[in-house]
Amino acid sequence: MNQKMNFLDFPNAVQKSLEMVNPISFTEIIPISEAINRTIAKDIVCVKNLPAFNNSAMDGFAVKFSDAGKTLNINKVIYAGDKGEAVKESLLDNGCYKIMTGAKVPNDADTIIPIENCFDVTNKTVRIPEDIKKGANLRLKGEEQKEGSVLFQKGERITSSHITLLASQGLIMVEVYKKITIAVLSTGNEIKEPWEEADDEEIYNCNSYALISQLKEKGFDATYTGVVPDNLEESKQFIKNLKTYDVIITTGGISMGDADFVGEAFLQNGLETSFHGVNIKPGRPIMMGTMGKTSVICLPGNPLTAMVNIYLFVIPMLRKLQGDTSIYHTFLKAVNSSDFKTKKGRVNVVLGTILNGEFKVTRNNKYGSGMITALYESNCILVTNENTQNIQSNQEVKVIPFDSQFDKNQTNIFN
Ligand SMILES: Nc1nc2c(c(=O)[nH]1)N[C@H]1C(S)=C(S)[C@@H](COP(=O)(O)OP(=O)(O)OC[C@H]3O[C@@H](n4cnc5c(N)ncnc54)[C@H](O)[C@@H]3O)O[C@H]1N2
Ligand code: MOO
Repeated sequence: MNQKMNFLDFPNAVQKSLEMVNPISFTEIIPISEAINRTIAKDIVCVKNLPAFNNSAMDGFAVKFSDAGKTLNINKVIYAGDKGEAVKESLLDNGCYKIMTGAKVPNDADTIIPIENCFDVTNKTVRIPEDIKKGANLRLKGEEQKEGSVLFQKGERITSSHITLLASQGLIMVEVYKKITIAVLSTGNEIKEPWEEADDEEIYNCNSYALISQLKEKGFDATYTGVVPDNLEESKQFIKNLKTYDVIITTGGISMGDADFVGEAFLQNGLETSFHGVNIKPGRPIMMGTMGKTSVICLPGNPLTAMVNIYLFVIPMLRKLQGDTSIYHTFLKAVNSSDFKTKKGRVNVVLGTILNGEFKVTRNNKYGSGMITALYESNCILVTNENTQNIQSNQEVKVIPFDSQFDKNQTNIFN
């Protein structure tokens, strides 16, 4: 596109990018065994108290607290799963139950003493220690969750903890939002697929594989649709066929070069541009907009640029679209280990590693956005504000790990 770009400042671009997308409303009901990383579409209400009955947390003896220090007759042995008559109250004076972990505790016992804390244990009698605590080791019905309470809310991403809770409720199916559909494509005459022959002047398409695998890491499925040559007509036709997708993500062909046709091809397909150009390093030529119901995200061709920006910029948008309520990046605090410079006047995305509270910048922050290994050497980003020109050693910094949490509230991530 041969026109002058107006660079939007990064916070504004983030706001616009999030305003561009609306949460999906279609849902489906799937087995909990397949629900990991999906977004829940309905609040889940507790239907079975946790625990469902008073039960013992230890193998030992269920006693009345008032019998501390006494030798008691063992009335019966109660096992986990016993019910009815087997767990009915039946204590006489100086009586107790022998009980196993997880077994129902009859209502006439109020305290459990682990077997190893008791004395003179025989098949018939046991001596209870004097110093016991009322209610010890007794798990009370509903103490963790009561029927009717909300266990978790719509818009949460399902983790193994959610699945544990669902199964504990006897729920084997769960309603989730349908997965949004994402098309990924690359552009450029110089691009060859990794399985093709490439001359010295040609390069292998790593962007599409990079983006699709990062999307997968973040719980999204994307379809690879191919490489579009640097040709307006062919780009237009290619894009026309992608209008059924919720999102199209492209890399390359978005800057100011004579062969940068991507923006024009989308415009000629009815794109309404939200912005083109962001005051961020790297990622200045980023373009976003909507084409009918499809959100269009055009990232620059440099692999490092595409990868950091899909994480910083695009994943929050996709989470919003997917119905997630936690969409904003969160940071960890760390101590910076050595001085480095950043470019004043732009928001800088700096690669580094965070380990045990220490941040180490990658390659002294001297790497190009066409580099690939700098990304591999890093496990996090640090984002500066436009006024920052250096980050000092021992300075406390905010760092966003590549696998960081997302939150409902927007927080200030800038350094
Ligand atoms: N006059 C200006 N020139 C450039 C500007 C500018 O503002 N004014 N911006 C520069 C910046 S910043 C970036 S970033 C790049 C982005 O340009 P494009 O989005 O048009 O990307 P391309 O030129 O197509 O490619 C850039 C680079 O990346 C390689 N590439 C592209 N696709 C892939 C792929 N699928 N896998 C691996 N590598 C890929 C491509 O070969 C180029 O080396 O523009 C600057 N120029
Ligand atoms: O903004 Mo471009 O991504 O650096 O090189």
